[in-house]
Amino acid sequence: MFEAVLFDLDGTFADTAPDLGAALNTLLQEDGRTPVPLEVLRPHTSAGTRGMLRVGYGLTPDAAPYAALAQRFLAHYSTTLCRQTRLFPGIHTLVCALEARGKRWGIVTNKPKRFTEPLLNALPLGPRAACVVSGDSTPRPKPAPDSLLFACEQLNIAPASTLYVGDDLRDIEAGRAAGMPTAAAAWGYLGLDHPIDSWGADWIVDSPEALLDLCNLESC
Ligand SMILES: O=C(O)COP(=O)(O)O
Ligand SMILES: [Mg+2]
Repeated sequence: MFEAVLFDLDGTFADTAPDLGAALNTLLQEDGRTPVPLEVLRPHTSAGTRGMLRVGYGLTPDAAPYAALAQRFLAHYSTTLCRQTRLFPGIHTLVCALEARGKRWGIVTNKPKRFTEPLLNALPLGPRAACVVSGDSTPRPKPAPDSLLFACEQLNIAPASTLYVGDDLRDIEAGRAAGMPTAAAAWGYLGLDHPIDSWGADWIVDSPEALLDLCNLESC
């Protein structure tokens, strides 16, 4: 059994795609462009702003208009942050079961702190996280191991005893680089570039309930 569990945020702990998508569609409408349906946006959500601007405008961060668009996108997102965002089904049960066993849990995300903190404060359970590490809390975000190692330091638990759960290749790469056991969250956004069974995760789990079994926990 692990001593602690760390969760990625977007696409693993919470379904943030509707609010990210709404921010992108507001931007597209401002620019006289056609909105993109949520089902099309969803797999791109894993890459945050980069993913949204790639699908909405076909732009990569090296393109000249990217920086200004990213700033406008994030200004919209800051107003829609937690309108439709919800915990994924089963997360509540899983977290309660961890807490009932005295296990600590936390969040390690690439989302910038200025979005992570208000979002977690607005979501059920968010304020109970034992640690929260954002994309700008350490010099290098995931797939570097820094943010995960920083979380383990804060919890004072060895990486080898801490499970990291994430819905993107970079989460599993970061976990492996940190020396942590990893679980790939098949309920998340997953990205479009690499199939989940090629990520090298120790486990692929279909639902948070499946993690209950992996952690040998009873649901509560
Ligand atoms: O906002 C992002 O870039 C992705 O966030 P995540 O690491 O919680 O999936
Ligand atoms: Mg994610």
